[in-house]
Amino acid sequence: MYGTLGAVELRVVDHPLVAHKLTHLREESTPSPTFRLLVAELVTLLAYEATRQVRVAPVEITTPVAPTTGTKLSEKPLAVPILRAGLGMLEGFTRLLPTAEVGFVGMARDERTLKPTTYAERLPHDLSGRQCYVLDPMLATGGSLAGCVNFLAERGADDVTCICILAAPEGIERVRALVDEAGIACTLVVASIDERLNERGYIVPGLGDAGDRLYGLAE
Ligand SMILES: O=P(O)(O)OC[C@H]1O[C@H](OP(=O)(O)OP(=O)(O)O)[C@H](O)[C@@H]1O
Ligand SMILES: O=c1cc[nH]c(=O)[nH]1
Ligand SMILES: [Mg+2]
Repeated sequence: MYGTLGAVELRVVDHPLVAHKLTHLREESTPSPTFRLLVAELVTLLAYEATRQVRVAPVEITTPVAPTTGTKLSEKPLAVPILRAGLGMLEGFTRLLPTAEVGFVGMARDERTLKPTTYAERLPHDLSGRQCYVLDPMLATGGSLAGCVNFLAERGADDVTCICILAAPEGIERVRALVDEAGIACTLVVASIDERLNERGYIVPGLGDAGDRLYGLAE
């Protein structure tokens, strides 16, 4: 495990490709098929940063030329997309870590209270010792992400990395408070920290409702 228990290590990925793809993602004229492609590409770029500390171990192999010592992943990381919008990030993540296992949490926030309701959950019961990677494109009030991280901590996870495309300062603070309370190690990898939340809890300038832009307008 790495990182300090009870603290959030925040990494904002600063790369021209990330900036370019994020700009296209934000444009309201970008249609869902392109939006989906861009989310997958951005996640792969962010996951490269987010998996810097993924656990590996030495292994003896033989090349066509000679035996040598190599390095391989020493366990199966657990990806946890937060449905719906987090599902749009799964393919980009598993492309980089094809051996990752996947757990699911479905959360929808009430548009009036901004409180998240959990409507689906398929997670291993015991997460002790597992490296978990939570996927959600948006960190707004932090209610959804904090709720999900708490789910994982309750199952014994103590090494959680969250990959979000956009984060509001309010949401980062909410996650910091949860992580401090849960006493776990948490890394937060984002493409951008945006300005603020508006009165409806949307990130400004943001990109709109990620789930709607990925999958079409909500019912
Ligand atoms: O930080 P918060 O204030 O909790 O907001 C962030 C959440 O809001 C959106 O989900 P939404 O509830 O709209 O459901 P969806 O993913 O199905 O669109 C987004 O996908 C995040 O999960
Ligand atoms: O801007 C926002 C805030 C919450 N959820 C979204 O999908 N977008
Ligand atoms: Mg969501």
